[in-house]
Amino acid sequence: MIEIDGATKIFGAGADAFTALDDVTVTIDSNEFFTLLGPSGCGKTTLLRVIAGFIDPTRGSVKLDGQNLLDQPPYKRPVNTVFQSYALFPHLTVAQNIAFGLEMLNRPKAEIKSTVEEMLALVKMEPMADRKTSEISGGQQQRVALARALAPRPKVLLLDEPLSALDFKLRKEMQLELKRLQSETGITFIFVTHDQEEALTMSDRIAVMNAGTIRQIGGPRDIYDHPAERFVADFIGDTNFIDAELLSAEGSAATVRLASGKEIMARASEDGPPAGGPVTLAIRPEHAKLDDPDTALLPGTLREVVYFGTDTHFHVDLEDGGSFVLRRQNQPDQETTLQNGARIGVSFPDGVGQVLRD
Ligand SMILES: Nc1ncnc2c1ncn2[C@@H]1O[C@H](COP(=O)(O)OP(=O)(O)OP(=O)(O)O)[C@@H](O)[C@H]1O
Repeated sequence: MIEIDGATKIFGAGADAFTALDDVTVTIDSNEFFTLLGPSGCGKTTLLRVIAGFIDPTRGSVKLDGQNLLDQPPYKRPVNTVFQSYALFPHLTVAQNIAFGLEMLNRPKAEIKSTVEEMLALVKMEPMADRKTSEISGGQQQRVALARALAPRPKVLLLDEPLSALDFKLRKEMQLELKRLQSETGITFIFVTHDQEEALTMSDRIAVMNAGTIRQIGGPRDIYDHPAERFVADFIGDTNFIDAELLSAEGSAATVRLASGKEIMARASEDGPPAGGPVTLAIRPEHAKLDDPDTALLPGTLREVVYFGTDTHFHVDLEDGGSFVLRRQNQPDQETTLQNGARIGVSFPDGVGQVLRD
């Protein structure tokens, strides 16, 4: 278990001081696939480098299984890193690359041999053991980099955008592969990405970061269905933002009144806004449906219908002045006969709207 408490990193000093990490507190469980997700420059790599020991935090503590990590040099920490660039030795073979870290640790020869064989099997690279890493593909290099980092059996593996150099198809394959490696080895993975889909498909939990801070931590469904604030809702997937009035909020159960005057149940976070004022409600496009404008929660006019193959997007201008994009999965026997300009309504069930913190 990794406990990071109040981690802060300020680069430079005086007028040039820049806060790359701002009071980050998070606990990552052992055997967890944990992802740091956020836009470029939000501090993801800085947090990884603090855990690895490549940089010292300005303030804060990092513990692994209760032991202070910060007083140990990087090579003594039971933590390994897979870099975006792989950083393999091109003149060494696949097997020699995997053995390298173990040799540095002075492990016995027989142990190195058996571990290398085990790692080659784990990443399915046995047939290429004797090839130089300059003579294998990018996807294969990625596997070798993983095998090399896993070989000393670290407690924690840090992965800094390891899939970004791969093409789309290979990236999809490696996403599944990484997930398999994590569950087969039982090692805690801390994975950095700015790709929301990658984060949603692979992670047990995700920390969404912005400007050096963690904005929300939760499982993929939690983060996607119940974003706590506008930044998270906007960064992950597509969202409709609807003005509403918060009538009541108790725990996570809220009641809101929409511009149409209709009332509906919604979700709110514990630290959400107080009842009685205006709030923003976030609703995912696929959580709403087209409805009779006379009874719908949000009546409006159909502006545009866009066909996407797997689904169709309906752009609706709402009567209260806002707009809404609704997404419906296509069926073979269902074609849209609605004309642009038609009067139409948008409705969504109780509980799918999320009252945002800001
Ligand atoms: N050594 C340094 N000196 C000064 N500023 C730095 C240093 N290292 C990082 N920064 C700044 O800290 C901020 C966070 O950087 P970091 O590399 O952690 O971002 P990131 O979220 O990993 O971004 P990316 O996805 O682009 O890799 C950036 O604005 C960066 O310019």
